[in-house]
Amino acid sequence: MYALRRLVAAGALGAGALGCAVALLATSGWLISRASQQPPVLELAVAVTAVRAFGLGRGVLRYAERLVGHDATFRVLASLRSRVYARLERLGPAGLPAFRRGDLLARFVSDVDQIQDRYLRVRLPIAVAVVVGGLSVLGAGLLLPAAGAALAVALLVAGVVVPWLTVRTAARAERETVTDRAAMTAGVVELLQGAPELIAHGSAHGRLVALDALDRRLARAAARSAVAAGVGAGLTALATGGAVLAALAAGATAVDAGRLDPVLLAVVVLLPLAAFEAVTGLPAAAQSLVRVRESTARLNEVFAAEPPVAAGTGTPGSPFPLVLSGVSARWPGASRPALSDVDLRVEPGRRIAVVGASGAGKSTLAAVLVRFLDPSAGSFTLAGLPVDKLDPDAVRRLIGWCAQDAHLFDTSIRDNLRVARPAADEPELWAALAAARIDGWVRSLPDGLDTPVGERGAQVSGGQRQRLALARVVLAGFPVVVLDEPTANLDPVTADALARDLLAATEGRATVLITHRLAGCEQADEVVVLDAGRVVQRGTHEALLAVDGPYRNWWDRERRTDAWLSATGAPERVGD
Ligand SMILES: Nc1ncnc2c1ncn2[C@@H]1O[C@H](COP(=O)(O)OP(=O)(O)OP(=O)(O)O)[C@@H](O)[C@H]1O
Repeated sequence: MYALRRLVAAGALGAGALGCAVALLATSGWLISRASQQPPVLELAVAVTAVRAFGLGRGVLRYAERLVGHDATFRVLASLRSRVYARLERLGPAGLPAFRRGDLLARFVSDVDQIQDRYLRVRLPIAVAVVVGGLSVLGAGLLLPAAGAALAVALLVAGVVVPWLTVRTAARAERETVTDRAAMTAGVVELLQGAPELIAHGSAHGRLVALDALDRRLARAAARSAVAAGVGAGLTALATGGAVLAALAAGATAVDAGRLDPVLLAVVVLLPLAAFEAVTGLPAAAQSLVRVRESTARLNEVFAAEPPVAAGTGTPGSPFPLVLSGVSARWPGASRPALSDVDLRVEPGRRIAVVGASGAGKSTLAAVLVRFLDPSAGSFTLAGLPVDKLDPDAVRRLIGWCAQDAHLFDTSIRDNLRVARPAADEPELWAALAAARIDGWVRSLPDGLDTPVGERGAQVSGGQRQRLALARVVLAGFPVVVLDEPTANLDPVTADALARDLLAATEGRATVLITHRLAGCEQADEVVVLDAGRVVQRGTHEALLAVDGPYRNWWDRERRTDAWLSATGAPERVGD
């Protein structure tokens, strides 16, 4: 509402600025003509003052219009960007694969930016053109009806017919520009992210050639748009000339016939010149409108995408007991569920290990627990409340998640830890690092907590990255912690050391440790074995080892592999 009021004010200021320009030219015309008759100077004084006032008013009002119009537009953009971000947050991560990463970036940045044209280049110029054009026609018509009619026709041609023609010619090019630009961003982001693999496989050249072709198509579309804009500008200039000539002819005839004071002839002729300033921007406005529509449609696709989790408003005080009962879950677009009929009960301090081969559904279970994905069947309750009635963010404040490939931000260790708790003080940071058993390493660094970790943690090892992520989870103090394969991609020695420390660090909290390595499961209160999305075994480590089944077979195999690895002296080998 506030922004709307400001936009209306900007429109009024713009109309005032242009009105001053029209009045300036008309008054100057009258002044020059009248002065040539050498009347007493006093008779010209009012016109001289008016010329000064209109000259100053034009500049001041134009400045105010830009200020108010941009302020209102940027407020609209800021709120739109927040809404897009909030929507993306609700879609992520399960709903985001429907869009390419770079394409999302283009929607979030360029498409939102494009919307500013809707106000600054489309709505405001049209409103100003209607007001100032209308008043100019009225003024010219009052002086000489024929000149008013000629001006009206010429303004309609320049303000309606020419923009329509421009859009007809350039609409395809404008639409292509928006979609190709988004494709370009997506391609460049993908190229940069996958650069090491592409270069190693010698495939970078092909990608570059494809991007080059896209770039040339973009340049061709831009050229077609520019041609249409140029033709539009030319036609507008032609209409201006036509209006001036028509006003001159009608004015001269009227002066001859004694129907028009000769002094006013200059006003009648000069008025169209100034009035056309109101419509010169309209062909460009029409072109912008096509781009704005295309960007609006792309943003609407984001708003229309179905969020993968239901959002209620409830905020539970405690997650306990956390109960999954007969839960199945299916990823968007997948033909079959990744999780079927799973039961789980998490009580305070209870530690559960979920194990299974690759693709068994372990990460899907983690996604359900942290509400990235809703169950397609069964029930999931926290303290007896169904989660779909709860605010997903409130649930995530109770259930923490440490991902398989934890993300570290390109900043210092301190700032990475404070993502979990911005107000954490120094002793709390060190306590979290000590719990994750990485305090010694951080102390040994010359810059300690201020050491940068690099983009995506590129300047630290995989094990150090996982430990820093663990420290972050510890610092956040979640009552329930889901550790999703924190030892994946680590060699067995590092993985086992981390697995032991993980459960020690989260002592006292309810912990769900998802892992494909069984070392460390001895410390769990319950081990759940998943296979093809179903629970095939559950019990304590000792109870499961005591029976012939997948868990014992797996345990034996893992011990044999570890023995072979240490016998062959290959402790650095990446875990299975
Ligand atoms: N984001 C996703 N979108 C669509 N399908 C997915 C997604 N994540 C997992 N799946 C599918 O769900 C099934 C279970 O995968 P999940 O990642 O849960 O297994 P996992 O046991 O964690 O495997 P891994 O140990 O390899 O991580 C697989 O068939 C997989 O293709």
